[in-house]
Amino acid sequence: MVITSKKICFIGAGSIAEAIFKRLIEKEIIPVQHLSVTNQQDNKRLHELKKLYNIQTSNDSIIKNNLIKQSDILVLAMKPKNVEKAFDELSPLINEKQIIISVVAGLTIETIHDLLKSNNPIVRTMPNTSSSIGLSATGISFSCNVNEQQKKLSLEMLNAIGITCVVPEETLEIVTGLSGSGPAYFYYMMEAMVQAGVAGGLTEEQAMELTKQTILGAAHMVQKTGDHPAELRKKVTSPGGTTEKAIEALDSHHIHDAIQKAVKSAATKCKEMGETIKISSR
Ligand SMILES: NC(=O)C1=CN([C@@H]2O[C@H](COP(=O)(O)OP(=O)(O)OC[C@H]3O[C@@H](n4cnc5c(N)ncnc54)[C@H](O)[C@@H]3O)[C@@H](O)[C@H]2O)C=CC1
Ligand SMILES: O=C(O)[C@@H]1CCC=N1
Repeated sequence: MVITSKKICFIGAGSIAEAIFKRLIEKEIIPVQHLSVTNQQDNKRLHELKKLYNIQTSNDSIIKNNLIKQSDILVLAMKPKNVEKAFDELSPLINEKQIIISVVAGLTIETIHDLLKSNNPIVRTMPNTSSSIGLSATGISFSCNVNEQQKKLSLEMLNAIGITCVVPEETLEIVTGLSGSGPAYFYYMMEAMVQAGVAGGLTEEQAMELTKQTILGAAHMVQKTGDHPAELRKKVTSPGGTTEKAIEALDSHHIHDAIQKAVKSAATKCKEMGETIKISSR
């Protein structure tokens, strides 16, 4: 059994759903005729996606229900606040053979089973938007009833969007803070670096090119040398030189702590979002 023979339906048609299926289509992991996407009611968005990717989409309830029923894998990709309504609609349509892959931040395997009133195999994941170019860092936990074949299938799909890391479910919140939200921290830093470059007299384009290559080079250095970032940082930091001054400025603003706080705050928020779904479903 291979992933190419399976039908996949994305429930939710936002940024992360598109990032994932874009890659699956481009890499021909899933034939487009096996891919469908639904959302709550935004037909304009579905038309846009159909035009771009030629996938099956519909908000007509009969067609939508059939797409869901006929799929082997359902990818849950709605916001946490929309989970309960979505699951009310989904619950009567699913059968226990379908693999449910959730990307919803904070939504636990237990809550999925409770809300769907089913014992489907669940793959709880936390990808990031770099999925669209095959560079996601995806955390994964399996419910205990996911069998080896189902694990293989879901990993085949998720390995196509980047690297995967199977982790205990209770660590998926910190994964969310680290690598789920993580791309935004680097974009944030890039925005600040570009602004500093422009303030110093570079054109926006020059500042952007230099910033982009710097971050790309740094990531590749960590990957290719295998050296710890602290070691690589030391090599940039000539004693009494410019980098030392820069790091002093970062330290004086407690940026190291701030980054740790950012990751932890995201993880805490993730947990809270999950708890909210759990509480209101009682
Ligand atoms: N954006 C990101 O970088 C990442 C997001 N996630 C998770 O993915 C989920 C979606 O996030 P985004 O794509 O950013 O949100 P988004 O707001 O771009 O998309 C959400 C989609 O869900 C649909 N939706 C809402 N109610 C629905 C319902 N009742 N039934 C079916 N579809 C419904 C909306 O129409 C929309 O297409 C969230 O739970 C988030 O935690 C996970 C990893 C990364
Ligand atoms: O901001 C969010 O809630 C989602 C989850 C991880 C990345 N984006």
